Amino acid sequence: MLVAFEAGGLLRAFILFLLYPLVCLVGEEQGINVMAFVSFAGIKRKKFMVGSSVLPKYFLEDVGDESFDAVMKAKRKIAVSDMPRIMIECFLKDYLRVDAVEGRELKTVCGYFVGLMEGKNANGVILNELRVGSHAIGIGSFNKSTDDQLFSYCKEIYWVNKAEKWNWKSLPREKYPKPLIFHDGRLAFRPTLVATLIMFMWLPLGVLVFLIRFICGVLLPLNISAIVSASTGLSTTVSRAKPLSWIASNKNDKKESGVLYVCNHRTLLDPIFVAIALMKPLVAVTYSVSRFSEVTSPIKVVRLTRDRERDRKVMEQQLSQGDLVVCPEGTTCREPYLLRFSPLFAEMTGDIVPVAVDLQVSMFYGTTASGYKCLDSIFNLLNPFVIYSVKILEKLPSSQTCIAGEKSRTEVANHVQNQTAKALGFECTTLTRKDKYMILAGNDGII
Ligand SMILES: O=P(O)(O)OC[C@H](O)CO
Repeated sequence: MLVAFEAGGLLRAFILFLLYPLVCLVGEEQGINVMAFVSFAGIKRKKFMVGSSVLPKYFLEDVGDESFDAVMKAKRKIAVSDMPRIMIECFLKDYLRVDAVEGRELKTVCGYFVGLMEGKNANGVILNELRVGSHAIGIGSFNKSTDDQLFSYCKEIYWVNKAEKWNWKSLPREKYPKPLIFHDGRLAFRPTLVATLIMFMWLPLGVLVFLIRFICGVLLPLNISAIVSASTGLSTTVSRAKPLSWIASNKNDKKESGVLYVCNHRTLLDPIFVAIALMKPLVAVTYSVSRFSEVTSPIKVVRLTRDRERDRKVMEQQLSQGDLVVCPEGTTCREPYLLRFSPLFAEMTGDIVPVAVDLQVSMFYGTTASGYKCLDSIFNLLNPFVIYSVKILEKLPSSQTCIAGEKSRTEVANHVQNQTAKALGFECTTLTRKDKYMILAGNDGII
C-alpha cells in the first residue's frame, strides 16, 4: 500500500485496496505478484525513491528488539526476502547494516516497471558463501518455504512463529543503528487494512473539513479562524515564557526595529501558528514556498533568495517595519531532530525570541521532498486531527547576541538551536536542507 500510494498515487492505492480480498484468496506467492503488479506497473524506475525515502521508517517500526539483538550478533549478515529488492535493500543495508540482500528483481521496459517480478533464483555468490561458510545461522519466518535452498546450508535454523513475533517489543529508537532523521511520503500512519479503510472513508468528509479550514484561514482574522479550526480538530497549544500582556505591551514600544521570532521548522504553516500564539500579525520570511501557499497565506510572506546579501537586506527592511518570523533550518524535519540553524538571522537584531514548534498529525504529512509542494497545505489541513504546539521561549539575553554580547553569528545560531532543542526534547544536528534533499529526492533542494 505504501508503494502504491506514495509512488503511484491515490487511485492506484484505491485499486490495491479493492483488490485486497483477491490478494488474500490467491495465496502468499500470487498475492505478492498481484500487489507488485498494481503497485509498480508503469512507474519510472529512475524516479522510484520510496525504498529509500519512505519504507525504512515503517520497516524500522516493525523490527522486534529480540530479533534485532540476535541478528546484530552475526559477523556477516545476509537477508533473503520474496519482496522486490528495490523495496528492502536500502533499509537492510543502511539501517540494519546487512551485508548482502537477496530479493526479487522487477522487470523493466524502456526504464519503466512492468509490474512483473523475475523468478526466484538464489544468488550464486550468496549460495557459495553459505556453502563454504563456517557456521551459518538462519532466522526465518515460519510460513516461508521459499528459502529452503539457502536454509539448507545453515548449521542452525530458528523459525519465528506468529505468536512469538506478536510478543516482540518494538526496537527502541535509541538502538537504531542509524538514526531515522529524514523520511518522505504523505501517509503518516501504518496503512493496515482497517487504517486504509478509515482513510478512504474520511476523504470525502476531509475535503469538506479542508475547505472550511482553508477558507476561514484565508478570509477571517487569525484569532477567529483559530477558533473555527480548533472546532474542526486543528488545535493549537501555546506556552509562553512571558505572558501575552508583556508581549502586547512591548508591541507598541517605539523601537527602530521589530522583534525577530526564530522558529524551528515542522511545516510551512509554522509562521501562521506562531502568529496565532502571539495573537499578532507577523511577516514570515521563507525559502522555497509554493506560489499557491504564498498567495493564500493569512500572514504576509516574503521570499528569501539564498543570496546572503540580498536576504540580509530583505530581512533588515522587513524588521524596520515590524516583527518578523523566520525558520533558519530552511527546510522541515519530521523527527525529533533540529537541523543546522543558518546564522543569517543572528546579526539582524538583538531582539531575538526563539520559538519551539512541534505538531502531531493523524493521517497525512503536510511536507514533501520529492512530491508536489503545492499540495503541502492541502494535506496539512486534510488531517482529521492536528495538534500544533507552540512554545514562545525567553528572549535572548543581550549577552547572547551579536550586537551587545559580541557573539559570533554562528554562536548565536547554535545557542538558539540548543534552546529550542531543550524546549522540545529534540536533538541538535548539523544537517542542512541539502543533506535532506540529497537523501530523499536525490537533488540539492534548490527550487
Ligand atoms: O520542507 P521544505 O523543504 O518544503 O521547506 C518548507 C519551505 O521552506 C517553507 O518554509
